[in-house]
Amino acid sequence: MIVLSGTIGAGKTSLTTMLADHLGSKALYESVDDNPILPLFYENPKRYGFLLQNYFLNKRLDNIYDAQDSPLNIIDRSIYEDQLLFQLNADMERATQTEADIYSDLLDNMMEQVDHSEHALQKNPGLLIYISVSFETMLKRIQKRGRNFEQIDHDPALYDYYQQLNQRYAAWFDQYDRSPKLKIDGDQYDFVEDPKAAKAVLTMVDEQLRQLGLLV
Ligand SMILES: Nc1ncnc2c1ncn2[C@@H]1O[C@H](COP(=O)(O)OP(=O)(O)OP(=O)(O)O)[C@@H](O)[C@H]1O
Repeated sequence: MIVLSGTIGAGKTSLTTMLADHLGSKALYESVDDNPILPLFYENPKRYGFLLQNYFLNKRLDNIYDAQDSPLNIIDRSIYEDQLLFQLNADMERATQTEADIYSDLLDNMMEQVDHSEHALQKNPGLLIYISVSFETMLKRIQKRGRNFEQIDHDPALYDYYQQLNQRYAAWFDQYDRSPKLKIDGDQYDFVEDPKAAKAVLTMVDEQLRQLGLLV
């Protein structure tokens, strides 16, 4: 499987759709509109953060199971980023460190279960694609998409949260070593609006997949 990663509004969902169309594989999404906890979390992170992480953990494991039947299936967000998001919440006192530690232990345990389960499911992706965007681009995209609960106008404290999140992503990607990885500059390649940029990105991914022997 191929997994996408990147901050809020980076374009993971769009690139997942484009890649699945291009490769003729299955796209697995984490639907935001059907998530009953997300608006509650934005309203009251302290109360709902831990519940939200458990909800995501469950969904992301489902996606990993569903993606097993082809190495070219694509998941629109990696399971590993949740830890980064939750630790940020703990550091900003939007969750407790105990909650973040319990979550990390649970994640490790569950990933081990996946690894050692009867059919030895593949837990790590064949390729992780990271879309990097500047803080300015991130803010513009969040605004353009217009999900009410994500707007800074709705909650000014989100500015700081988003800024720290954007900074942490770069460091997270640098230390990520569970699979081969590819970084796409989402500021340079606006693959949603610009067909030439979209083509360039697909070519980059194809090349990487060929090098990895995932595409012939
Ligand atoms: N582990 C998490 N902890 C807290 N919030 C999360 C977590 N994972 C996702 N979210 C929230 O869920 C929403 C959707 O996030 P996600 O980045 O997966 O999709 P997206 O914003 O649509 O990204 P893209 O535009 O790249 O497709 C965002 O509001 C994000 O803050």
